[in-house]
Amino acid sequence: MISHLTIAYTLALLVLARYYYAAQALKRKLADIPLCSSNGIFSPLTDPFRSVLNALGVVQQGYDKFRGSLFKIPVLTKWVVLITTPTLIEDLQKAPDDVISFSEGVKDMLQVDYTFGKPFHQDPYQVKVVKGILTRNIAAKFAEVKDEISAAFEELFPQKDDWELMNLNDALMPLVARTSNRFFSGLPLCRNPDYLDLNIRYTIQVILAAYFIGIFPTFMKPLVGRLVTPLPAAVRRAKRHLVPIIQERLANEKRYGGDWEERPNDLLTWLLSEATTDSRRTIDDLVLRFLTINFGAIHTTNMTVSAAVSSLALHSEYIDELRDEIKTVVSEHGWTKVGMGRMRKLDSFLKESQRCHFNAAYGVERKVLKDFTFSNGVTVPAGVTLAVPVWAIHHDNDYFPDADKFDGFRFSRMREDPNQSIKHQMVTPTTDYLLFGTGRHACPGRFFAVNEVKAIIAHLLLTYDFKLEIEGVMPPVTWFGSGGVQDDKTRLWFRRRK
Ligand code: HEM
Repeated sequence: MISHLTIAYTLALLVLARYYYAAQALKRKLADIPLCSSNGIFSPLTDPFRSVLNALGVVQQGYDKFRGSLFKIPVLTKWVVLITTPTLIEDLQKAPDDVISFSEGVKDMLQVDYTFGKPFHQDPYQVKVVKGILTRNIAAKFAEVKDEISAAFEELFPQKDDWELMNLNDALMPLVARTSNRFFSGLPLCRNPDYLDLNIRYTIQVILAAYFIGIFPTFMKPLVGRLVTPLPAAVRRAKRHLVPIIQERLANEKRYGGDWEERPNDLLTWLLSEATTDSRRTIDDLVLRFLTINFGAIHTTNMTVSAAVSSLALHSEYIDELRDEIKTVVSEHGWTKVGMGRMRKLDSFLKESQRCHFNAAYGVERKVLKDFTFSNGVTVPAGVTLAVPVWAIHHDNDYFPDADKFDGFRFSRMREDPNQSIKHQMVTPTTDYLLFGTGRHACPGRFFAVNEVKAIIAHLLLTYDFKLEIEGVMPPVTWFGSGGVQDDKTRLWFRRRK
């Protein structure tokens, strides 16, 4: 009589064997792509972890050695193939989604089925909302955004002209979360501490859970995912805030039709304008869209603002000229979207700050669904992840002369040529400037993000003096896999200007 235990062991062995042979088959297909390895006896065992613990070093080593083509690195349970030239990046941009897939790349990277739920992956209509109606409303809602920035600074930053040493993250994260949610949802929700805390934490929980689930082979993910998913708790907490608002809005739509005089101009209205199917109009689904848009918006913007503040404190020689530009523009155009567009030196400084301090060893992750041949003749097999070595490209002298030097006005000088003006704006993704990714999946929220970051930094410059805790030293970065964040213990001195 065969026991249940024997059957379970046999099944587990069969699944493991299938997993092993699939991995070996993929490895054979990748044989022609050079490997960036530490070349030690134990490299096959240690390299998959080295790529996590020292992603920046590993990818830079590969870029220095194989620049001009492609190379591969093992990352935990998968292969990542890095593409290193503008032409190869253009090949990737042109490939159809059913051959090289953004959404399957995100699904792998964020373990989407367990962290965001299936609707996010199967029906990502929020991208269309962000790209379209949300972006078209930046100008209309800019006064509200600026009002929130002023109010948040009053509450979170010193009001006296004595120097105060402050934790940068503790002040900026709520400021960014409030400002973004003033734009998305307005008052009073944008100031609700529990709602802000939920959205700030959920991002971190998703990233931690995704890393953890990512360690396990595919067949174990459903089990592990169910155990560690932060989604049900986040949805329950978000519902406490959003259900009354959603129910009232749906009731009003039923009563007055799709458009009525006092209908709020906010994210819920924008989502509903695209929510054309019953499944999109359920409370659970709408709540999920609020969570995912906040996920995309808050931490990314906070990291950009933090790096900008530290860069300004390190390169304080730029501050007077930036203040002059901001004062002139505000006196002519007020605090408006048009005004933000005119702040070219500020735009350049922020772009340079991200070129130098955007902590991504690699980004633009895409999953190959069908074997794909690049224009240089190299074929990548279905199943691998493609990525671009962002840090190495941002620091390449061929694209940015004197790349290791911080040159705050490098892009505003380039924009003096009218033909180059659009190309060198912060908001324009190119094959050598990858803050917002690249191609048709480049960040759709970037227009709002750049305007928001500019308004925050412009307000800060006009209202506060600030300096680094240790003069001349950029705050350290904590790396976590392929990405890094400025140390959350970073402190700066601030005082209100007289
Ligand atoms: C400075 C702030 C931001 C940065 C650095 C940033 C960066 C990015 C990057 C790198 C991507 C992936 C692009 C690619 O792989 O090609 C992305 C995608 C995305 N971002 Fe942003 N983002 C920011 C702000 C925002 C904001 C404010 C929103 C929403 C209002 C947003 C919504 C999204 C969405 C929905 C996607 C997915 C696009 C798709 O599915 O095609 N982001 N972002």
